[in-house]
Amino acid sequence: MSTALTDLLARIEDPQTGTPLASSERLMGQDLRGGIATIILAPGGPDADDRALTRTLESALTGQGEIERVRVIFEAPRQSKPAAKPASSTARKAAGAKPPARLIIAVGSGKGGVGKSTVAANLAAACAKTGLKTGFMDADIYGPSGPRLFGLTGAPGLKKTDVGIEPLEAHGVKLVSMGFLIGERDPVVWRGPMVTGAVRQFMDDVNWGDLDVLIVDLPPGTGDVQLALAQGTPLTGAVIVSTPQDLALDDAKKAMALFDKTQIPVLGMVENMSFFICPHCGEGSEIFGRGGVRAEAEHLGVPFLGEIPLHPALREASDAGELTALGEGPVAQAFVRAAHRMIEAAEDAHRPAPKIIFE
Ligand SMILES: Nc1ncnc2c1ncn2[C@@H]1O[C@H](COP(=O)(O)OP(=O)(O)OP(=O)(O)O)[C@@H](O)[C@H]1O
Repeated sequence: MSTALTDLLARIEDPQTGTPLASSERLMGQDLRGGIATIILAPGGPDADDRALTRTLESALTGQGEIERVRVIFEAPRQSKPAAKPASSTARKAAGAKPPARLIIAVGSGKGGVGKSTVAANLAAACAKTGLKTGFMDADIYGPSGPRLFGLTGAPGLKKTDVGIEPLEAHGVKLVSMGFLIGERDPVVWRGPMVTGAVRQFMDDVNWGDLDVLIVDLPPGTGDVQLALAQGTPLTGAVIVSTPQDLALDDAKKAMALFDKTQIPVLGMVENMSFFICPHCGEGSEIFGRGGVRAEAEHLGVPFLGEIPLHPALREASDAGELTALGEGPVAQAFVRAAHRMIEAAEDAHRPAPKIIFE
């Protein structure tokens, strides 16, 4: 979560309650990256002028610090009768719907900018490298980076055929992305149900073929959007990406609590930007305090999947649409090892618990 954005939202009043928006219950999510501030709000009720609030936010935030554009998303109004429960994996199976992959793994993070999408895409590439039929679903509405990471920026949008929406394919991975629908820097305002609807369509209507594993890149954070996505998807489990600093870890713990609440097994934690590898001498230095995520995973009793070093070549490759995991070297090996442990944990979670028979 961006502290700068939080500070700005603390200065804007929620017109309905008079409380600062930063601490208002209506604030469901916020994010600031690439000059775009995204604010997700619960709707203000029948008398609320949500358009006026959008305008207030746009004029108060645009031009502040690094903010170039403001996207305000209003969640769907709460329904008075209980909403139909999203289909769980079991319910879908009972209804005859085939999940798109044997293992469906969400990659989440407590806060943005920790390298979640980079890690998710490279875990997918590492799975493909080991021969698994792999898909990647970019469900990050705040900043869909799938097209860039897979070198598909500017690729034509998704096409629908008789057998469903056709995913694009790059580096041996089948891919769909919110970016193909909303564009990487597009300030389109999406309402909650449209977002969850698009994700369900990605799950149900894409001609994925027979995948072994589908990696789902979730939006960062722990708002209602994440909850809806997590609940509406037949997930095998979730992987949490964090950097080692305490602040990032605190948010990672919130993400874990969210998955716990929705009974989605946490398959493990990945420490990204664990230590710096000097591109000149190859020497490592532990600038962020390496090991924080490993210690936290041990403390919480979840598998530690591995540490990914901070390496300028990884950022350059990601910007150029190349996936480091497919190459050689220590960073590629770190991704392959983490993917291997992730798949092991997912297979364990997927296996039905043994029945205890009393004679
Ligand atoms: N281990 C790493 N070494 C060097 N650069 C990295 C590393 N991990 C991520 N980055 C860079 O950090 C930036 C943020 O990464 P990324 O977009 O994956 O973060 P994120 O948490 O997924 O944010 P978003 O939710 O916007 O996708 C990118 O420029 C990426 O190339």
